[in-house]
Amino acid sequence: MKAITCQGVRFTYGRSEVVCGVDLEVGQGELLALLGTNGAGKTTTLEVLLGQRRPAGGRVRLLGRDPFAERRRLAAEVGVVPQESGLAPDLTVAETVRLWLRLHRRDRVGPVSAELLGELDLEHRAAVRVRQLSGGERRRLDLAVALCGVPRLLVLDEPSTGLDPESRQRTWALLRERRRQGTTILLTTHFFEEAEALADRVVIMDRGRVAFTGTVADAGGPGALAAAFHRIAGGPPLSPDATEQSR
Ligand SMILES: Nc1ncnc2c1ncn2[C@@H]1O[C@H](COP(=O)(O)OP(=O)(O)OP(=O)(O)O)[C@@H](O)[C@H]1O
Repeated sequence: MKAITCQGVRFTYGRSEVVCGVDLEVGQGELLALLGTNGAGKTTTLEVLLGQRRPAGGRVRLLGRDPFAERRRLAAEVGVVPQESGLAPDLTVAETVRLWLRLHRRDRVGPVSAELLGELDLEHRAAVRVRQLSGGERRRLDLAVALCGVPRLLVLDEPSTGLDPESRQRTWALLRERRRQGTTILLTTHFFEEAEALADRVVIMDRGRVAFTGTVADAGGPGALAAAFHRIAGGPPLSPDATEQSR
């Protein structure tokens, strides 16, 4: 069973179709990076596959389940970093993590909270309120919250946006470690080097469609992803044959 399957998924805001027949598969334990220009449909695709939006067409399976019908059941197994952080501004960092651990019915809340804050380099900010955090610190707290439920699958919408280079490296190390332990990860990013550093496979979306699926090597190797992206997202979509061959 694949961790994620999307077949012919479509989504429409009003009359405008922004996800136009997307096919996407993420294998168990795989890390897939989803790239695309602003407005390509990445966030909407993630929202559909998380069951937050009902698709206008197509089929979605998350860990073998229909995410729209079984969203609550999947919540414990899927850790999510949304594009916009929605954490309570008046809770402290430590209170936020402990609250989410309790919501997931975790035991050893104190020690696990300390571990997570350590992993995300937030222990020195434990007593600070969310609204007083910097953008990068808030992003790291979003990731800590996504990890509160022992997820089999992580769905991360631009998880490293706002992080300084050192925090980005630490976050990459954390994601690599989680992947090594068997967690499946789907993330969106605008950073080519992030996709090159982390991803088993890359999907490039262009105007609501999948324009490329393949490994970094298929896209020309490390350092060549940016050029491939601009060729694909800047010009006409690749032919279906080219996409198929790169799978
Ligand atoms: N709530 C909404 N109502 C109407 N249109 C929307 C809404 N949310 C997104 N859109 C439109 O849907 C299209 C796809 O947006 P989406 O946020 O999925 O793209 P994206 O690839 O994630 O972009 P970005 O890289 O900027 O985050 C865009 O044209 C956007 O303007």
